[in-house]
Amino acid sequence: MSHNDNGTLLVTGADVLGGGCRTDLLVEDGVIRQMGEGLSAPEGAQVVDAAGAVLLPGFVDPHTHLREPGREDTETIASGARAAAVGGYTAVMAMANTTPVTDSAVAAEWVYDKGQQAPHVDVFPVGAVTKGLKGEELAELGLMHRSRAGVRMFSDDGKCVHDPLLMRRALEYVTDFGGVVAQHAQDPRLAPHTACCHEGPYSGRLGLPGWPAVAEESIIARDIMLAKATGSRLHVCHVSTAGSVELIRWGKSTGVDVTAEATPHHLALTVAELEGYDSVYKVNPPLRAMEDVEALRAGLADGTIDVVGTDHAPHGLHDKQHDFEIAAFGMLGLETALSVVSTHLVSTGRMSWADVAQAMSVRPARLAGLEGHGRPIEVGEPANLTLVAPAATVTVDRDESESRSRNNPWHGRELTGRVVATILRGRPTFLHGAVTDLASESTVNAR
Ligand SMILES: NC(=O)N[C@@H](CC(=O)O)C(=O)O
Ligand SMILES: [Zn+2]
Ligand SMILES: [Zn+2]
Repeated sequence: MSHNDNGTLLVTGADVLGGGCRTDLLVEDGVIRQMGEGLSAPEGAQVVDAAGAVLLPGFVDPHTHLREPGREDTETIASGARAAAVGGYTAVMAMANTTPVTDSAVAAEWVYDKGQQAPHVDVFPVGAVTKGLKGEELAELGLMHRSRAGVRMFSDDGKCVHDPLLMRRALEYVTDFGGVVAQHAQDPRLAPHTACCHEGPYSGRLGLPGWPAVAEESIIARDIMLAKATGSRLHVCHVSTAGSVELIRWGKSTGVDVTAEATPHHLALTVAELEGYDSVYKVNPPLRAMEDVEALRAGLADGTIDVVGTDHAPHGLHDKQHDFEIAAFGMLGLETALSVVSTHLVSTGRMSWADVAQAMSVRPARLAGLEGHGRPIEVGEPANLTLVAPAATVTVDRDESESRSRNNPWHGRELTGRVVATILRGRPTFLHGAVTDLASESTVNAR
């Protein structure tokens, strides 16, 4: 590999979307300039050998928690950006449940500007739906949209927008500028904050407060009706039950503009993990039964579930190392998402790499209104790319992480398929097993 002095990159022998055809790509000024066999490297070009690797559009995470401002001890925008690069991401949507909450134009611009200084991934703020996530009055939705941050995705994630009138108003409001409301579907009466275990045989036997499926499903059903009544776009975060998948399938079949997301952990892990009371498995919504996991896999494979969102939720040891019932909700996800999807959906033949490109790049970019990401791999397109080694196995080690937190539920597990390189506008952000040293001033978030 030669040094990247002139911003020119040659990727050789890549299998685009796993279709089986090998091609070289020449990238200049962040844009794919040539594709074909046997391209030669111009003087001074950096060469990335992609033999054996599948080339995908750079991943877009519609659901990341970066904890800055407020909890920089657990993650910063910069550390989360590095973790994103390891995971093959070129853009992430930063959830609004920070301290202070991203509920104003000033706060959104602050996150956006900080994101610009993080060279490893493009960071875009999600705006809160309600002030302070309190669920009482709408946040500055229009001002956040018209700000430099150009917010188009709004969510009170961590909390459910429970008041149906507020939800209706939010849906109506964002429609004017093509925005979307992303709901954390949890009825706070049916599943209060103490609820922490999928309600069923396990919650009874383990003696943990139950979080019933209907607390999610009743909100999704209501929100689909509201989206229908308002003609607005609804996105459902971290869908976790078979019944929710059915509701979304029905909503789509009646023409409602609803999209849905599944997390890697809900696609792979079940409530049985709670047997040992290890708080690393405490997450909202909770890990469910195998039939729910199966329904999510089927839903993702048939497009009912549109996107994979990591819900990367870093927490410090002091927030996690408690009895299960009082530990914080959430688990890491950025660095391992592709490997989990590869192991449970690609290796098993349920999804192709082209399907993965849709679920992890194309559709999340469309959902978030990002035009420079999730693009086809073609001449003239921005070079936001991810290289995956489909057969490589990885044993996850929580201490080998760019995240500031260690709440990694995949620790010690062997997964098949891994990201080997991530390229953001022609510059490798992750290569040869390491995050690249990049000067911060040379990036500009490109929506
Ligand atoms: N998923 C979680 O369990 N926790 C998230 C909030 C959320 O996504 O609801 C967090 O911010 O920690
Ligand atoms: Zn949530
Ligand atoms: Zn979340």
